[in-house]
Amino acid sequence: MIKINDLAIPTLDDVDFSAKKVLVRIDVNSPIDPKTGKLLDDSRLRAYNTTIKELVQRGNSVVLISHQGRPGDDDFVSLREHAEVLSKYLEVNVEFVEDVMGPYARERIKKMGKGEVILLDNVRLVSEELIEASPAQHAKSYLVRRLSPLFDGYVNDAFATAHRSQASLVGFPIVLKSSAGRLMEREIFALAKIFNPEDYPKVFVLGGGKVLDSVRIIENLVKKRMADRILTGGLIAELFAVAKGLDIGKENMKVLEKLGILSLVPRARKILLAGGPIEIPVDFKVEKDGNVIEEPVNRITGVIKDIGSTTVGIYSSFIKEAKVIVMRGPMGVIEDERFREGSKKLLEDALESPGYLIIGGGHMISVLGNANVNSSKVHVSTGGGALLLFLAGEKLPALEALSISSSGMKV
Ligand SMILES: Nc1ncnc2c1ncn2[C@@H]1O[C@H](COP(=O)(O)OP(=O)(O)O)[C@@H](O)[C@H]1O
Ligand SMILES: O=C(OP(=O)(O)O)[C@H](O)COP(=O)(O)O
Repeated sequence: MIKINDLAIPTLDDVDFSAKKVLVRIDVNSPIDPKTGKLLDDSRLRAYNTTIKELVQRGNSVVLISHQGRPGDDDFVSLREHAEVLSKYLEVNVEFVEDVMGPYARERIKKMGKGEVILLDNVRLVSEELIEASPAQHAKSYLVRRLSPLFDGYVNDAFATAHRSQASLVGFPIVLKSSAGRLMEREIFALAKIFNPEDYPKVFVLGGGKVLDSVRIIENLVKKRMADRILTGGLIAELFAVAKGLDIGKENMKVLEKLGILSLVPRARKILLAGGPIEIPVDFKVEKDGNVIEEPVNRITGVIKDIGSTTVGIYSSFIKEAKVIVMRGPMGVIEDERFREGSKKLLEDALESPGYLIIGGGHMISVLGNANVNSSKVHVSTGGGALLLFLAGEKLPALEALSISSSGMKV
C-alpha cells in the first residue's frame, strides 16, 4: 500500500491478480514526427516492462489502454507502431487491436488466453475520454460500461497522465478491483526520496508547449513558495515576455494568438505581480527567411524556435548553484535538430551539477536519450505536468480514484 497525504493506494502486492483478465492503463504518449507520423522517441514505452511482465508471469491476460496526442494535433496517431515497439522491449507479442470499445475489441478481449497481451487503439478516439469529470460521472461513461464487464481488475500505471480526470483513469477504479502498477509505485517512492521540500535553492526549468498546464503549475509553485527560481523556455517564455510588456514581434504574437495563449497573459501578469520568481530568456534563436539567427528579446524579427546562447549561459549558472533542479518541457522546437541545442546544453549542465535532478516530460526525456545518469541523484520521471503538480502537493485525480477504489467506497 502506498500512503501519501490522506490517500492509501493499493499496489500489485495488495490485490490478487493471478490468472485474471486485467485492464492496464499505461501512458505511451510520445513525441511524433509531424511529417511521417512515426515515433521520434520510445523511452516511455520501455517504462512498463516490469508491470506487464509481472502480470503475464502471474498468468493474467493483459489488455493495455493508452492515449497518444490530442485530436486535431499532428501527434494524434494510432497506436499500431507503439504495439510493435512494446513487443520488442517486452519480448512478448503485443497484439494491436484497431478498436477501443466496439464489437471487434470486445470479442477479442473475451477470447483472450492466459499470458496474452493486447494494446487497444488510442483511447482518445472516444470523445468521452476528453472530458474532465468526476470518477462517479466517468464510471457511467460508455467506455467504462462497455469494457469493465470483461475484466476482473484494473491497474493504473500511467503516472504521466495521473493529473487528468478522464474516463480511462478515474472511471474504472470505481467499478473494478484496482491497484497502481509498478511504475506508478516507483515514481512516487523515487520522488519522495529525491525531492525534499526543505532543500533550497530549488530551480525549475519549464519549457514546452502545454502553456495552460504550465501556468497552472507555476501558480501552484508560487502559491506554495516551492520554487526559488523558475527559468522559462519554449512557448511559456514567450507568454511571460509578453506579460512583462516586451515586444516579441508580430509573427510570434500571431503564433500565441492562434494557440490561444494570449488569453493567458492576465494570469501570467498576476503571477509576476505576486512575486513569482520568473526568469525569461534575454535572447532567442529564431528562424528568419530560412536562416537561423540569434536575437535579443527586445529586438525580435524572426520566429522564436529556441533560447539563445547568452540565456543558456545565464540559466546554466543558476542550475549549477541549485540544490534541486526540476526540468520539464524543452526550451525549443527540438523536433528540428537546429533548435535542440538550448535544451541539450541545459540538460548536460544539470547532469553535471551537484544538485539533485528530476527530469520529466516526454520531450525532455527524448533529449536525454541514452545518456548515463547517476540514479542516486537523478530521477528520470515519465511524468511532465503530473510530476510538477505532484511535487507542488496537488492531489492527482487518478491516484485519488485508486484510493477511493481501495476504500470500497462507491461514489
Ligand atoms: N518556441 C516554441 N515554439 C513552438 N513550439 C515550441 C517552442 N518551444 C517548444 N515547443 C514545442 O513544445 C513541444 C513539447 O512541449 P510539451 O508537450 O509541453 O513537453 P513534454 O512532452 O516534455 O511535457 C514540442 O513539440 C516543441 O516543438
Ligand atoms: O505527455 C503527457 O503529459 P506531459 O506533456 O505533461 O508529460 C501525458 O501523456 C498527458 O497528455 P495530455 O497533456 O495530452 O493530457
